[in-house]
Amino acid sequence: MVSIADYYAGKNVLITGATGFMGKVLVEKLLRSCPEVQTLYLLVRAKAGQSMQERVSDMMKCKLFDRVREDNPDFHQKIVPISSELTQPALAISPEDVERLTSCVNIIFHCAATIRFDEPLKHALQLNVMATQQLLNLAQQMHHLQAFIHISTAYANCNRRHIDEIIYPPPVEPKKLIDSLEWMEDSIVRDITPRLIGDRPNTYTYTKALAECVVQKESSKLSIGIIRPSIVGASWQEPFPGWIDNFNGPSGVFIAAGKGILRTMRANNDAVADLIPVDMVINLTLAAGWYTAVHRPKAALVYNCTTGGINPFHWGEIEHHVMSSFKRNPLEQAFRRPNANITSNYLMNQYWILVSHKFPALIYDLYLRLSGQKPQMMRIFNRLHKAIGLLEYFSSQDWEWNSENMNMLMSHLSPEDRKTFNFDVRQLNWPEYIENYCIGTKKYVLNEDMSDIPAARQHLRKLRNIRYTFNTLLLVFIWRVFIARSQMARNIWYFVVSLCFKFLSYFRASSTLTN
Ligand SMILES: CCCCCCCC/C=C\CCCCCCCC(=O)SCCNC(=O)CCNC(=O)[C@H](O)C(C)(C)COP(=O)(O)OP(=O)(O)OC[C@H]1O[C@@H](n2cnc3c(N)ncnc32)[C@H](O)[C@@H]1OP(=O)(O)O
Ligand SMILES: NC(=O)C1=CN([C@@H]2O[C@H](COP(=O)(O)OP(=O)(O)OC[C@H]3O[C@@H](n4cnc5c(N)ncnc54)[C@H](OP(=O)(O)O)[C@@H]3O)[C@@H](O)[C@H]2O)C=CC1
Repeated sequence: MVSIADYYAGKNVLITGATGFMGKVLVEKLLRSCPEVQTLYLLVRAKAGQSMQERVSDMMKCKLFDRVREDNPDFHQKIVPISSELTQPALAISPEDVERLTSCVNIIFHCAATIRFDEPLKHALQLNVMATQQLLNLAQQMHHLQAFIHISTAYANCNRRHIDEIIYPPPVEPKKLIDSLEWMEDSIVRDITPRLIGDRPNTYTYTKALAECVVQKESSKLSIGIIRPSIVGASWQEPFPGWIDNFNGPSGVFIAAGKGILRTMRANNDAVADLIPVDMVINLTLAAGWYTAVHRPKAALVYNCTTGGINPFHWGEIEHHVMSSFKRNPLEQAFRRPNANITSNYLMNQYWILVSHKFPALIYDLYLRLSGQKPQMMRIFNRLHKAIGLLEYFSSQDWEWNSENMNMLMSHLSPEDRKTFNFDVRQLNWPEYIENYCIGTKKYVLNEDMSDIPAARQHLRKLRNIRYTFNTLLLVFIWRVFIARSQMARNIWYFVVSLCFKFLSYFRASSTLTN
């Protein structure tokens, strides 16, 4: 049977969300491991004052593409950006571009989405559901399309404990919801959102579930694969270990803990932390594209792309390894020494928020005010609390995913493809992965230099000394106040001092005798 790289040779591939975290890794891997691929058409929008061409050429300059650049300095010739705003009618693709795409595209990878948990429902619906429908409409006009691969999330059905590789009935008929929200004012939609999303935690998981149904509806007309990754983390091996470029999901939490800002978070020590490296997700995605096109399964195949059932690792273990990794490789200019603890106890967490977040923030802001600077720590903590408040739902419980299709797919790969497009999560060594992940956040998210580690360690020692001095002064102060006010405290103090004195005299006397 044709190998994965041979299948992609000469193919025209359409990718949405190519400027995002996963999209970039997909583009890189396709160019590197399938060098004979014909053209990658990327649907991109202009953003933040940059044209889509500028954005794509900036993306190609990124370190992620170093290995591709080495192999083929002209790789950019294979990339064709197509201007598209997915929330606009017909995806705002020009008629000429539609013509071009419909005549040549062989496979589509739909990665674009809003992954914000607090996205207003209307916007999440527009991008995650309506844009998906429009892309499916475009796909049906394509004359040579062989596969449509939709990236969903393992949490689309997080209102269930056990999740099979099937598409569950939608909470509401997507078309009906779209029609009824169309005429409503934003404020009304905001008010009814909690009722609509029901037992799902946010608009993201809700709209991703609806998107799956929209995709499934077209499965009689198109060959479809749906990938459901769990929490996508830094790369495991490719193109190099630890690559990550954003604060989403656990990355922001790791960084906040490494900077010594985050000291407490609600999470269940014993719950499975279903992280999966981005390179494994992309390898599976490309393999699923190949399988869908070559085997043309009758129904849409869903791939739960998770680690928990096969190679489980828990939040308690993550905490331990993240903390020890940041102690070995500290981040620059930490606010305090890294020491974050997770707890599932609400009251305990609130207590530590008060003592370890709000109190130090207050003192630091006071110091900033007194030295004529703008206070900022409380603001940072408020934002952090908002972010982790949205993540706690996922770190406080665990789910069981069936991953038969992932195993089936692996069994269809040749030994060579199994190496090149490796998604065998049994091979993950978690402590090593977490170490590289933390180093990755330092190098690629914060752009810190590894040569600064000795200075960062020195800074942590300074923070430790400040803490010791502060604690000692605090203790002495409290004690002084106590002694001044209470006769009992004075009596205890004199008793302890005289006891120490007696012990000292005894040891001195006994040491003179032995000499
Ligand atoms: C010691 C370790 C202990 C272990 C415990 C680990 C716990 C980890 C727990 C559980 C992870 C589970 C996750 C489940 C995943 C499901 C899977 C998926 O399918 S999709 C992917 C998930 N999607 C998201 O992660 C979007 C989350 N982000 C948002 O919804 C928004 O960004 C939000 C509400 C957090 C903030 O929104 P705004 O409008 O206030 O601000 P804005 O512009 O987005 O960001 C403001 C600043 O905060 C940083 N930031 C963003 N997210 C952060 C975060 N999670 N932590 C820290 N900083 C973050 C940003 O980079 C930005 O920084 P600047 O101002 O540019 O310097
Ligand atoms: N990250 C994770 O942990 C997980 C992600 N997923 C899924 O994987 C997919 C990719 O996620 P990830 O790469 O992390 O997300 P990112 O937020 O990094 O990327 C989102 C992409 O979608 C594009 N996009 C957003 N809005 C529009 C728009 N209106 N028009 C055109 N393009 C748009 C963005 O383009 P622009 O640069 O212009 O904003 C960007 O390229 C998503 O479908 C997500 O649901 C699933 C499980 C976990």
